Amino acid sequence: MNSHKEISIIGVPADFGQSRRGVDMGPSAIRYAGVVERVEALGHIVRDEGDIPVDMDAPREVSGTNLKNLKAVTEGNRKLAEKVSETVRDGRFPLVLGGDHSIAIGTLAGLNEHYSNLGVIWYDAHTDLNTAETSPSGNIHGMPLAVAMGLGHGDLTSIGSGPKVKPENIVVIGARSIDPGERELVREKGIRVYTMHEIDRDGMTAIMQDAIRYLEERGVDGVHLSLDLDGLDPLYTPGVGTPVQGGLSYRESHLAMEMLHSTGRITSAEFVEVNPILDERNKTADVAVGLMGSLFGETLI
Ligand SMILES: NC(=[NH2+])NCCC[C@H](N)C(=O)O
Ligand SMILES: [Mn+2]
Ligand SMILES: [Mn+2]
Repeated sequence: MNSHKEISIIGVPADFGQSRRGVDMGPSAIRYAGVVERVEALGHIVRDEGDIPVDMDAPREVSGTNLKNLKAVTEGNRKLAEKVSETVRDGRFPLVLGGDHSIAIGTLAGLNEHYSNLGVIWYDAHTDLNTAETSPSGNIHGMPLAVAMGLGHGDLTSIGSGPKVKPENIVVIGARSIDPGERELVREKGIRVYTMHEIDRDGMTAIMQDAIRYLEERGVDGVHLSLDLDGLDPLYTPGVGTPVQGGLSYRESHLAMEMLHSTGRITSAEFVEVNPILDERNKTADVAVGLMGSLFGETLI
């Protein structure tokens, strides 16, 4: 077994970035599925830091805004950014457990304190590139990647300092539900998006090789993996709030994680959108933990 890491698990029990309750229980479900034991068994030193304090009683804005629960999302992300930054400063690998995908705003803000040319792999059915102007839902979990590029509401973009990720350092894998405004932004900014079309056509091996080579050519000083469990087909991960048919398979996803592991370049990760209320016997959390196993070096023999 190669290079052991000191890993900090950071739970973010937040569901304000979307409208279906239950995703705040994601961190519990993932812990219950055995994340600590699974990663420790690979020889890493794992510290469960517990959960970021999230005010679940904060009032919810049901309608009348295209940035639902902006205040609660902003507050939670400020705390998360601080925790992630501290973790990296201490030389530890942040493994963030969501929570809905809006928490990537805080994760990336925290990472930004330590990386000047961060690469991001966004494993997702969606591109999460909306702003209040383009969002069809007003759900902030559909916006974090735009926010990280410095686009969107000032309360969100001002968490941490400046833009967090350059558009040319982003790779999206598994996209199959893209809103018109997102498509425009992908084209305008030249964001590297591997949709299901390219993955079906070329196969996951070629796609991952290409994605990894692309980021290496950009000279990134770290690579963050942001994995939305809805990137996989709902057949494997039914416990998500915005499932989209025709997704990545269980095998393709393990292969992707194994290939990322073998690069030795992943410096942080987050697994988001696990909603135990929508799940079947904690299946989605189990898959998440299995993928973490592959990401951290599990092999069959
Ligand atoms: N992280 C996610 N699951 N995002 C889903 C976003 C869905 C849709 N594009 C929206 O903006 O509302
Ligand atoms: Mn998604
Ligand atoms: Mn997402």
